[in-house]
Amino acid sequence: MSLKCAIELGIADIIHSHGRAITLSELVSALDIQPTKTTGLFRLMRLLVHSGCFNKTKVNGQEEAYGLTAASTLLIKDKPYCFSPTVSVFLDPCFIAAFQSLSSWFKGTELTLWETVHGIKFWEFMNQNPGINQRFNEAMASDTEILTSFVVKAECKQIFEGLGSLVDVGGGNGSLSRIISEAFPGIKCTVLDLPHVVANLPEADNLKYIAGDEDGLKILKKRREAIASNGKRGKRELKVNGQSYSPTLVSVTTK
Ligand SMILES: C[S@@+](CC[C@H](N)C(=O)[O-])C[C@H]1O[C@@H](n2cnc3c(N)ncnc32)[C@H](O)[C@@H]1O
Repeated sequence: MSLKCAIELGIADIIHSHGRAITLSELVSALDIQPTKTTGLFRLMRLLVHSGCFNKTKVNGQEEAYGLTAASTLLIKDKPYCFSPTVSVFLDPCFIAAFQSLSSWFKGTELTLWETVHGIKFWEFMNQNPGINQRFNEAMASDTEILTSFVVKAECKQIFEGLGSLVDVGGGNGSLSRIISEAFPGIKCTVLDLPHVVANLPEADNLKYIAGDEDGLKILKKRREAIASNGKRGKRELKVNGQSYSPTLVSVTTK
């Protein structure tokens, strides 16, 4: 909850814009909060320093000031790698509420804790709640972008060399495939996800989206068949919603 509070207040952004470690009084003023909350802010920062989110140094010889650590650098909003969407969505009340009902889940018959608490399956809940759905997809994307950029740009690059196409099953808003499609313009990338996830996403010449559900299972089955009968790079033509995907089919899942 302290981390959620720090993200909502934008403390990492404030320290980043400040350009150097910030004192408690400077932070109170930058946050534009009541001076009566200074002690509360001091306690919040003490906890976040203790957990490694910020560090504490001395400025002007004696005054204590808070600086960024490697962890809080990932909370800065205008940086390429920002983890804030992931942290804040998983600390949203609809996720946190689930943990109040663990005992009910054990005693009940529902398969998942989510169904015990919200009465419907997780993906159906996302379908019915566009706001949290968008935040969840952005959270998945922020997490994926951090990892994928390293995979695509660094030593793992050779994994993708020589591929003609790939299908990212359950690919969310396509952050993984977008990075791959930009790094390898010769690879035809297709993202398959639920209709409410892929609706209205911008496509590119080598990046397409398929709104699917049961089709996802068909893709996986056909991919297995293609790979089983043709080796690792299946040459069998694959049709989904009347569209052909060939010749190379590789399914990449990130989570
Ligand atoms: C954990 S998320 C992973 C997202 C994505 N791989 C990424 O890294 O950003 C799982 C994804 O599976 C999708 N999904 C769940 N059930 C599905 C189904 N039956 N058919 C297609 N996609 C599905 C969800 O909408 C969600 O985007």
